[in-house]
Amino acid sequence: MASLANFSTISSSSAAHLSSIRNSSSNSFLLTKSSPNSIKLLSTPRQCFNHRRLVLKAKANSVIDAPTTSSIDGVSDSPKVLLEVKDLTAKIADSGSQILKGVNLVIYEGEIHAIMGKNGSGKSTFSKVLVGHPDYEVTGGTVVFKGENLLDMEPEERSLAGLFMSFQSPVEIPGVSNNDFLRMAYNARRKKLDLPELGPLEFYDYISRRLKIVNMDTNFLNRNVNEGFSGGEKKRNEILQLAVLGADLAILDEIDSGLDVDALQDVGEAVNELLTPQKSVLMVTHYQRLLDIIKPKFVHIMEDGKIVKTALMALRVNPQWHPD
Ligand SMILES: Nc1ncnc2c1ncn2[C@@H]1O[C@H](COP(=O)(O)OP(=O)(O)OP(=O)(O)O)[C@@H](O)[C@H]1O
Repeated sequence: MASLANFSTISSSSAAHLSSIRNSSSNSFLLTKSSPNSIKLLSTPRQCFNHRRLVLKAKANSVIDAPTTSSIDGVSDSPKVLLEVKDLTAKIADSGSQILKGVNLVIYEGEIHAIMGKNGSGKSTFSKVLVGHPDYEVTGGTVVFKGENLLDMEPEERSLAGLFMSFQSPVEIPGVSNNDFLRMAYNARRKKLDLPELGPLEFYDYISRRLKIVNMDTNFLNRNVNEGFSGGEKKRNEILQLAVLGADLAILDEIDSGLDVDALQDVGEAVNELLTPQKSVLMVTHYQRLLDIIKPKFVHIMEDGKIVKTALMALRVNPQWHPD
């Protein structure tokens, strides 16, 4: 795992951005503006109190004040909360073993967040609980996605609502071609949006553009989903699914694992290309190298089923362009 030292110097154009992070009494660390373009993460409260420059306190567990979504005339440019997780606890359905022990996280539209942490700290479990994986049972807390109670929704409903997850170990689906699988999934989404389904030719035109984004050969469309794919090809295929289906929140669980340098660059750039100012990403990773390509606004550290620290990273302006 990348240590917190990696985050000790983080850049920001203005300290004003930090003011959206509420003060806290526990599990906190301090951010201080040490030069016009850099912000330092100080290791101990004492260091921070001794520091004479501007000091802003950030709360671990990442509780951020909700912005006002409407102004007096009813029109507002304020970012909207996309996902709000409060005190989420969950156990493994079979064994009853408690894995998530009170996760708090708020993601606004257009934000990129990363979760890091030691093996077994609960990162993948958190991701899978968000998409409704049946291996886990939620035992407490709330999750609101786009203003709706996510925990009340079936996994398919979560997907149709705009949640996407790329799995650490993508599954193979023997006997189902990638093309058929993606067209079925894409048309299900169009149906939900009251849009006409795409026929095979129209879909081929649509997916061809997505293949280019991910830098994948058209041959992969005729192969069965992930069957015989190399580790890197499976990861690219996950991002192809994201490119085809679209998502308001893409949860990317270790998309960098098993990728060589070129594939990592392709996958990272593909994710960046798919971003719009409203779309958000929550990525789980162990490596700084992914964060150098997909630049998160916040990095959270998970320990024993909780987010225990949050660091504000360089602010990112999402690209305006989208292949649609
Ligand atoms: N379906 C399951 N059955 C049994 N144990 C599980 C299951 N899912 C998670 N666990 C256990 O829960 C703990 C957290 O696992 P999780 O995969 O969430 O960790 P992680 O932080 O993603 O780890 P890594 O960095 O190694 O991917 C681990 O001890 C793991 O063995």
